[in-house]
Amino acid sequence: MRNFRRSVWFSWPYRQRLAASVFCALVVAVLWSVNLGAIYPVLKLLSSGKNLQQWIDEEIAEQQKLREIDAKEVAKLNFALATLESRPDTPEREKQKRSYSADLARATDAQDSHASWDYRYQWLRAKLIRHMPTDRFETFLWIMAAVLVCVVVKGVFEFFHESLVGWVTNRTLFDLRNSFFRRVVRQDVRQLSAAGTNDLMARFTNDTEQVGSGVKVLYGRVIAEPLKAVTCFAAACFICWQLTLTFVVVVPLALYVLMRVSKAMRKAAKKALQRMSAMYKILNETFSGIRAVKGFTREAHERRRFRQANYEFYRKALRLVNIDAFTNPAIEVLVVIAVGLALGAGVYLVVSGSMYIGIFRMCSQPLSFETLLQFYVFLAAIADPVRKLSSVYTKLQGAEAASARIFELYDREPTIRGNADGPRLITVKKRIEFRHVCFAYNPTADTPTLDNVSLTVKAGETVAVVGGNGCGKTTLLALLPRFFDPDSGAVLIDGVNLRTAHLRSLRKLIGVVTQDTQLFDDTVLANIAYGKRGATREEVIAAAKEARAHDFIEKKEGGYEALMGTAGSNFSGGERQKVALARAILRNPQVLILDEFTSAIDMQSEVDIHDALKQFVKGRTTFLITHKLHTVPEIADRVAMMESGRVLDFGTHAELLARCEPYRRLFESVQMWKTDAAAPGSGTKESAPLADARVPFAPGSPEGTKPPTQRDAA
Ligand SMILES: Nc1ncnc2c1ncn2[C@@H]1O[C@H](COP(=O)(O)OP(=O)(O)OP(=O)(O)O)[C@@H](O)[C@H]1O
Repeated sequence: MRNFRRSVWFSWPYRQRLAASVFCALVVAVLWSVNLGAIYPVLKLLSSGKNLQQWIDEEIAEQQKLREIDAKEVAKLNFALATLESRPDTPEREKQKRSYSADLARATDAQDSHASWDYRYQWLRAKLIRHMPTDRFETFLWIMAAVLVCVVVKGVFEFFHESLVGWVTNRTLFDLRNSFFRRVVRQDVRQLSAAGTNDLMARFTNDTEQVGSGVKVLYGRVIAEPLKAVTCFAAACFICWQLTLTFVVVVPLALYVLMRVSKAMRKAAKKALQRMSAMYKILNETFSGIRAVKGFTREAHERRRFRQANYEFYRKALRLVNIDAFTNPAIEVLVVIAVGLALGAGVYLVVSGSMYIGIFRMCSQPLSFETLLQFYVFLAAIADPVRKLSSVYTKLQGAEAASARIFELYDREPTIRGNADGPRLITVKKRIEFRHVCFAYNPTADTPTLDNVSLTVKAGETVAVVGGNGCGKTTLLALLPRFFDPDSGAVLIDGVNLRTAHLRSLRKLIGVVTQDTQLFDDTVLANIAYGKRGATREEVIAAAKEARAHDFIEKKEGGYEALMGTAGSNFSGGERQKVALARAILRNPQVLILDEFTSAIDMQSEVDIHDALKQFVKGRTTFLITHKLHTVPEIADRVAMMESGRVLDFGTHAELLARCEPYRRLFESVQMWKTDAAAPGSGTKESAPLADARVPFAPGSPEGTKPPTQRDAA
C-alpha cells in the first residue's frame, strides 16, 4: 500500500476537515449503538411485567443482596485463613491455604463486580430512569421517541460526514492531478513519447478515478464502519467481556484471508488497468483517425480490434469481480463462526444458569435471556461493519494498483534539466554549431539516427536542410530546442553547450513551425497569442497578416474568435499551417525552425508566405526543412544535404549543384516532376508544388542559373 499512502498524503493540507469528518463518524457510531441498546429496556418492559423504576429498584436490591452474601463469604474465608495460620506448618495446611486463597480471590472479585453493577444501576436510576414515566406503554413511547431523535441527529451527522469526506476526496484528487500534470509536463519529449498519449490519458483519468474511489472509501467506510464496530464491541464488552473475547478468536483467521485476497486483488487490478489503457489507445486511434478508418473501410477491422481489447478488459474485470465476490462470503462465514461461538457460549450460560464454562468464569452474574439477546444484537452489529469492510479492501487494492501506475510516471525525473543557474541565451551573435553529434532513438539499434553530424551555421543565416525521408532532418533540428540531447557530441550557440545553458532562455530564443501544426481547441486569437505571453489583439492581427492568415480568418464566421476545434479540425490543413506560422512570427524568435511548414499550403499562398518570410527571416537564424527544393534557392543562403543520418555536404545551392551528386539528383528529380506536371493535359492541380505559374524559382529561368539570393551572393 506504499503508493496509495502517497496518494493519501495529498490530503494532509485538509486534515482539519478530515478530523471533523472523523468526529461526525464517531457521533454516528455512538448513536448507532445507543439505538441498538434500546432493545434491552423494551424487552425488559415486555418480559418482566414491571415498569422501569420497579425493575431497576429490584436490580439494585438484588446487587446489594449479592454484595452482602459476597461480603459474608469474604469474611468467612478470611477467618478460615487466619485460623489456618495458627496451625502447624504442614503440607496439608499449605494445600488448604491455597484453596482458601483462590476462593477468597473469586469472592472478592464477585463482590467488586456486584458493587460495580450496583453503582451502574444507581447511576442509571438517578440520571435516566427517574425521569421516565411509570406507565409501561408510555415508557415504550418515550424510548421510541428517544430512538427517533437519535436517528435524526445521526442522519445529520451522517450527512456532514459524507459531505466532508466528499470534499476532502475531491480536493485530494484535484491536488494529485495538478501535481501529476506538473511532474509529467516537465518530462522530456522522449520520456513522454515512450509513455504514449493514450497511456498517459488513462493514467490521468481512469487511474486517478480509481485512486479517488480508494480515498473516498478510506475516509468514508474505513473510518465509519470500524467506529461502529468499536462502539458495539465496547457495548458487548460492557455486557460480558469474556463472551465478547470468544468472538475475537476468529480475527487472525479473517486477517489471513484478507491478506491472501489483497495480494490477488492487487495483481488483478493492475492487469485490469493495463487493459483499460489498451482500450483507450484503440478508442483514441480510431476516433482521431476516423477519416482513415472510413476512407479505407476498415470499420470492421477496428471493431474487431476494439472487441478484442474490450474482451481482454472484461476478462480482467471479471477476475476482479470474482475475487471481490469471494471476499464477502468468506468473511461472512468467519463472522458467523465468531458469532456462533460467542452465542453458543452465551446460550449455555443462560440454559445452565451458571457463570462458568469449565473452569472459566464467563460472567459476574447469571445471564438473563434479555441480556443475551441484547448481547447478540451487538455482536450482529459488529458483524455488519466487518462484512462491509471486506469489500472496502478490494477498492483499496484497486487504488493501490492505480497509484502505482501514477507514481511510476510521477517519479520519473526529466533527463533534460532546466539548468536554472546555467548561462542565459538572449541572442545568437555568432553561430550555431552541431559538433560531432550522434543520436539514436533506440540505443541498441545498429545504425544511429544521427551519425557524427557536424554543421556550423552563421548567425542570421537561412539554412535549408534537405534529404530523403527518414534521413534525420527533423531529429537534427529537434536537438536545438533540446527536445532531445545528443548521445555524444554537442550543440552549441555562440560556444555555449546547450546542455549547460538555461533551458527556458534557450527555448524562448526559438520558434518552431511543424507540418503537424499542434493547435488547441480554442479561438484563433488564443492559438496565435499562444506564441507570446500577454500578446495584444493588434500584435496577433499583425502576425496573422504577415503569415497571410488574416484574410481567411476574417472571412471565417466569428473571425478571430472562431473556434479551431480539436487539433484545429475546423480549419483546412493549409489554414492551420498559416495560423501556426502566425504563432511563430508573433513569438519573434531569434532562431526559426520551419519543418515542412508549407506542405499543405496552396501555391499562391506559398508564394505570398515566402515573400513575407524573406523579410521576416532577416536578422534571424532560420532552419528550413523542405522537400520542395524549388523554394530552396530563393530563401536559403546555404543548404545542408543529409543522407542516412549524416550531412553529406553543406554549401550554397549552386555549390551543391556543382559538387554534390545526391543533391543534384534530388533537385533534378523535382525538376523532372515539375516539367511533367506542367505538360499539357497532365491534370495539373493547384496543390502540385511546381504546377503554379508563379513558381518562385524555376530552372531554366534566369534565376535558375544565377546565385539564388542576394544574401547568398553577398
Ligand atoms: N520517436 C521516434 N522513435 C523512434 N524512431 C524515430 C522517432 N522519430 C523518428 N524516428 C526515426 O528516426 C529516423 C529519422 O527521422 P526524422 O523524422 O528525423 O526524419 P526526416 O528526415 O525528418 O524525415 P521526413 O522527411 O520523412 O520528415 C527515421 O528513421 C524515423 O523512423
